[in-house]
Amino acid sequence: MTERQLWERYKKYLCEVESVGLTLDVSRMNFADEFIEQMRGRMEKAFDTMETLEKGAIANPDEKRMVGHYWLRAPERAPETGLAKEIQDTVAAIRGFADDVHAGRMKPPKADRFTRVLLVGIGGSALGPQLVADALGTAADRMQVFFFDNTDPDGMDRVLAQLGDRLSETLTVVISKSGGTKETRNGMVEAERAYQQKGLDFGKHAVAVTGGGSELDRYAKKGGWLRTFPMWDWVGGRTSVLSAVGLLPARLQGLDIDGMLSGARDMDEATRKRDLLRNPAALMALMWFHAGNGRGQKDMVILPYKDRLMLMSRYLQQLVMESLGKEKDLDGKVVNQGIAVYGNKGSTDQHAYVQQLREGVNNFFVTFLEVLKDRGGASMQVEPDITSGDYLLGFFLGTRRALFEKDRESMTLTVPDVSARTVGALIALYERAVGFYATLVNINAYHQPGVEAGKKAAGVVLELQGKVLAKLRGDKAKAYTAEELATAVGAADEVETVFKVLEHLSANPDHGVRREPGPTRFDARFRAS
Ligand SMILES: O=P(O)(O)OC[C@H]1O[C@](O)(CO)[C@@H](O)[C@@H]1O
Repeated sequence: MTERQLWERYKKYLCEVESVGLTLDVSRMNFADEFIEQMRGRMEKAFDTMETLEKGAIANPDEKRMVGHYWLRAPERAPETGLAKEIQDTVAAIRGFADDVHAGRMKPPKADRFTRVLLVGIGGSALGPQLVADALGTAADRMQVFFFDNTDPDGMDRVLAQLGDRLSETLTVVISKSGGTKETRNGMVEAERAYQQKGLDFGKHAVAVTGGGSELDRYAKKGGWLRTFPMWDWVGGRTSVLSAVGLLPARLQGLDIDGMLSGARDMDEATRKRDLLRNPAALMALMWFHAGNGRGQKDMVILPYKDRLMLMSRYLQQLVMESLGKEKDLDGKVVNQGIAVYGNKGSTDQHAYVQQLREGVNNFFVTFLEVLKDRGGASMQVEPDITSGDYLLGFFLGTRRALFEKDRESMTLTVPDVSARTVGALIALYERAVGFYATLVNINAYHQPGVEAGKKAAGVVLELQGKVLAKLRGDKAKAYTAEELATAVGAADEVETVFKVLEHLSANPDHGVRREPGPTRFDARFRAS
């Protein structure tokens, strides 16, 4: 295709959402003109499914739950007036709470104000807040936000070191929908101890966002925490950023949560339209289908040409892969669906993996995210009449062309700026595209049965560790090899796990396990001291 023909195709397929100033350009995806028409029937079904979902159907059949993230930004659409009121009351409570914190009416016992937020959460209870904080944060924010998003001890130490003596001014927000996620529980317990070590009362610094009656909810009540905000079972973790999960930290940071909600709301309105060429969520879902033959055969590379959107790929990794990566379809047939998502940011990636994109295995399609506004205010000239932002555009267009020349497909989302409204709109756009695509390939986008297996297996490892420690401590005179110990605890077949547990135990001072080297790594002996 010549550049001139591409220009015509660009004009023909450019999809615009005027209310948020967003465009989606799919002209560099190699679909045939008939493709859209051929998919119309399937898309009609996707619209119907979405419509019943928005009306409150049990859209997550095996968990028997409604799926209501769209009501968060349009409470009047909730199927029950009680729900609409809960949504509105929660947003009002978030505003009121944040105002009290900012004004010092809600203050820590040993400092004048809360100036920092420590958010403890994982998966959907951290990725959305991280995206928003990074995309919209400035040096003038009311509060600075830090994260514990793992059970990595060193990771937590690094964050605590950054907080230092400011822990006395830190409000900890523990977020868990289920209220029982171990990584988050561990983060909370470690945070609590850090406060105690500084002579601070954790409960007077702590807020929870969780489901009513959850383990976390009960813990917060028992500890006399400042406040608990609700997390409803009809909001999935990966679509929770516009519930208290994302709105509370954003508002504490001083961000424009109304803008985020209104951007999402406007995008929802635009993506309810059944005109396939005017609906960016429908068009995007169709492009995903086209690129990977409805089988996820091509990976989704997310390339934002804006540092502030760098976390989009991590956020979308959960949204897309946890939603679409499914073994079985809705009829119980094994389909092993999914689309792999990765990315970082342009132009930086030009100097990393773009080499493979252009010349290596052609198993991907790129989504470029373009932001028209370079920065707040004017830019200096790095060369005569050329700014750094001009270069950024040049690199984006250059990479796009270089990929196209080599038959690598791409689409481009363009937004005027990175603002609360555009971030809200992008979130809503991808949420709906994922929902549409799920219907196109006949899967349940709203459950995650696969993650349970890993959680259960982790529990088994810790149980085995308990047995290993009991055995070692019961016979301190004896040093065991991993093989001997596995047999002694009645888990001969689990010898590799026992070996890994022993290597970890002996590498750390916590459990008093010592390692005595042997002729090979596998002959090493372990004893309790
Ligand atoms: O908010 P929770 O219940 O702690 O869950 C955190 C994350 O864990 C998952 O359930 C997966 O393990 C995600 O779906 C979720 O976002």
